[in-house]
Amino acid sequence: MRVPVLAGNWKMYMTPTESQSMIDQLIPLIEDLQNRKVVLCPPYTSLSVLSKAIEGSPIQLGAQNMYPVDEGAFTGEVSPKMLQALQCSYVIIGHSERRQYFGETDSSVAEKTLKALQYNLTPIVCVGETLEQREEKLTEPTIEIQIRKGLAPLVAGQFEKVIIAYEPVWAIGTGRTASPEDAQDVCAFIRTIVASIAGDEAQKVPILYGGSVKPENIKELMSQPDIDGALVGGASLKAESFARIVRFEEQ
Ligand SMILES: O=C(CO)COP(=O)(O)O
Repeated sequence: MRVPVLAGNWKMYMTPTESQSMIDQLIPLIEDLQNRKVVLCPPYTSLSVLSKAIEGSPIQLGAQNMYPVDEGAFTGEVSPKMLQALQCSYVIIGHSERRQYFGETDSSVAEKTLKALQYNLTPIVCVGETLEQREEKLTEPTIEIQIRKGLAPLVAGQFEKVIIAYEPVWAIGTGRTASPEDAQDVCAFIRTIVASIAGDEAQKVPILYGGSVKPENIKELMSQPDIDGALVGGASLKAESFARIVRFEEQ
């Protein structure tokens, strides 16, 4: 009932020319696939190139961040209206790198999530614990606070339009993946929290796992009942490895 979502977060990689070349290689490798949502989130500077390149393909476009105001004197920022005009249908909100390096908080996540929905952008709301929090057995309370505060302004009917990505900070870019069982446990916990806020809508919310996802581990992750997809960093930069992830192909 929940269609698998495979989203690539390109972070601060790929020039427009490199983006064009990657997408030209990727489309033929995945265009026959049914029953998948495939999303690419390039840097802002590649959105224009990709918005043309994905036309007629099954790939959808997302941004990595946005500023929650329609327009205005906010030097260096990009608004949801601008993303919408570039065919974006998704936007990553509150990635741990945004929280760590750019001061994003649960309240900025809440504001951005609400604004994204007003522009028909599907927010991919990121949550996850640090290594210290995990070692102190604070994974669940940390994530519960991130979700309750991040989704605080939403009302009935809006929750099912949100995607949540569980990205343990210690697993990002480190080659250390949470075991499928650990990832499942946290994703099931996330669904319980969402259900306590949003009732039955929680069953419709895709919950993705992110953190060192690669072709070698995607199949086992996807076999877990509460993992509905993946948010992929490094392995989404190469057409071949991302195509294998999208296809759940280990080899
Ligand atoms: O942060 C991530 C995706 O948003 C995960 O990055 P890696 O897949 O490179 O670990």
